[in-house]
Amino acid sequence: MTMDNLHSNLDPQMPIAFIGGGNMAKAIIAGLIQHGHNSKSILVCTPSQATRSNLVEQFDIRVHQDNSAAVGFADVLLLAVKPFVIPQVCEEIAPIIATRPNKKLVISIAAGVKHQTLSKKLDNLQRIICAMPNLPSAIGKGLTGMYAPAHSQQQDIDMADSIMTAIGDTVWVKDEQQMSTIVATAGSSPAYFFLFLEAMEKAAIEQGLPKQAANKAVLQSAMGAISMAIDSQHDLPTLRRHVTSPKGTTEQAILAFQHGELDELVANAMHSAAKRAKELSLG
Ligand SMILES: NC(=O)C1=CN([C@@H]2O[C@H](COP(=O)(O)OP(=O)(O)OC[C@H]3O[C@@H](n4cnc5c(N)ncnc54)[C@H](O)[C@@H]3O)[C@@H](O)[C@H]2O)C=CC1
Ligand SMILES: O=C(O)[C@@H]1CCC=N1
Repeated sequence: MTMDNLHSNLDPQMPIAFIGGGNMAKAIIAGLIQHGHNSKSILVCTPSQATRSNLVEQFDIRVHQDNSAAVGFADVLLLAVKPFVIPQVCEEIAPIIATRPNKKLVISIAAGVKHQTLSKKLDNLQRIICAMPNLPSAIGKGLTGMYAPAHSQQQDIDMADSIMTAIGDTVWVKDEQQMSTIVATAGSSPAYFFLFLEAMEKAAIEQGLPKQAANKAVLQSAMGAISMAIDSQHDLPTLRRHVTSPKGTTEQAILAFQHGELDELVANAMHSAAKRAKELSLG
């Protein structure tokens, strides 16, 4: 689905409850509100008083310290805690969900935590969708990998898709195994790009550019390259060749990257992220 489908099925007054109010919950909430969702229809449950105050100040949403309040507030629950906190959260909410299991849809964004694990911890709840968003969701430019098992109801798939398309684009995978590759390719990858940009900014400063100029040159060039890659009919290697004049400057930089085995380094990094997602899924 694409940004054109924004909120296609989402009633802006529909209650949505988040359990966990950290970076990713904030990103999704920012996206939802930016796209017209009523802030008072959003509840975040988190034990941290500081986080709750910050969320009220930033978004004027509802907050609660007790996770069980989420189940009473909304039929759509978004689990946005760290993977290791999931068992505790499930223990808290499972008995309340069990009183009305057909009413509740749980969407989990916890990296690596499998559908089956969640279902088991939520007293065999079937209405669960696994989603793997990324941080640019905060500005409506996220990419969320989504998985629902074959028995899922279409209305749940549509609901989860509507929430996530409010903050960017979605990609559905049929095989849950592929979610670990989604983590490596989209969930974690904004950090790779930031790291690369940091390295470029640092090198430009070392070569003598003032920090502000270095930052602007790096970010604007990255934005230009990404926009071109999205809009162009050419594939990525062709675009790269358009920049790389024979015996020119770019060629020297590309050779240095190749000498440093960039492809292998990237593949190793992504393999490590996917492996970690699989390890988390065993918990
Ligand atoms: N940060 C990112 O770019 C992405 C994160 N994720 C996933 O999103 C989830 C959340 O990650 P972040 O937002 O980065 O973490 P975070 O550490 O920023 O936020 C976690 C939140 O959970 C709250 N919390 C801790 N214990 C709790 C409990 N017992 N009950 C309720 N709330 C509790 C904390 O107060 C905090 O608000 C993780 O499972 C992560 O794998 C997924 C995609 C991207
Ligand atoms: O680093 C993490 O574990 C989370 C999941 C994807 C992005 N951040």
